[in-house]
Amino acid sequence: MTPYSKDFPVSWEELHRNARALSWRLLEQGPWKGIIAITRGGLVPAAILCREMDIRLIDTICIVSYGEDEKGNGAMKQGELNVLKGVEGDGEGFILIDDLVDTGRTAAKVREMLPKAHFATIYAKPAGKPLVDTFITEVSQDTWIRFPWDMEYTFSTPLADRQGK
Ligand SMILES: O=P(O)(O)OC[C@H]1O[C@H](OP(=O)(O)OP(=O)(O)O)[C@H](O)[C@@H]1O
Ligand SMILES: Nc1nc2[nH]cnc2c(=O)[nH]1
Ligand SMILES: [Mg+2]
Repeated sequence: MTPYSKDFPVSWEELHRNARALSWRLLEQGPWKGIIAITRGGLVPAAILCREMDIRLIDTICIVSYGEDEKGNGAMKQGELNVLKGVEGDGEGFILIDDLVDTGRTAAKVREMLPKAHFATIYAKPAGKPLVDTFITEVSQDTWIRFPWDMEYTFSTPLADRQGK
């Protein structure tokens, strides 16, 4: 059974605004040597941060954890963490960026790999929040965040029709 009962769709505009807010917060805490994006979710936030903060050194940690749940409705279920690519060093002076922290399992893994990096996310849920150094928006643990790259414009059924009126 999925632990997610709420849906939180995020538009490109909202994502961009939040990523810029995160850039402001991180700029105050610099200087930074570079940025490490946790793929794939960290890639778009990383692109926005790099542009705003004038960072040119960009690397990736490639890690896979969630797969489609059995209902096939776009909500996901976490499996084994699989690190496809790491980075050298302990992360000192680098920002580690991901789109969100949920259970904190991905965060715990990357923190173990790069203990001195500054871990930043746009969104944080309560279980993962203690593992993040800087984040912008908190959402409840039972919320599934839908990023703009996972959505498309489609017809929306009027609320009255949804209630069967
Ligand atoms: O805190 P956790 O419970 O570990 O979940 C957070 C991770 O889950 C998502 O990535 P996912 O593994 O789905 O892959 P993706 O970034 O390639 O979409 C998200 O981008 C985070 O990296
Ligand atoms: N898109 C998305 N991926 C996740 N991975 C873990 N939690 C979430 C979430 O709420 N939304
Ligand atoms: Mg991810």
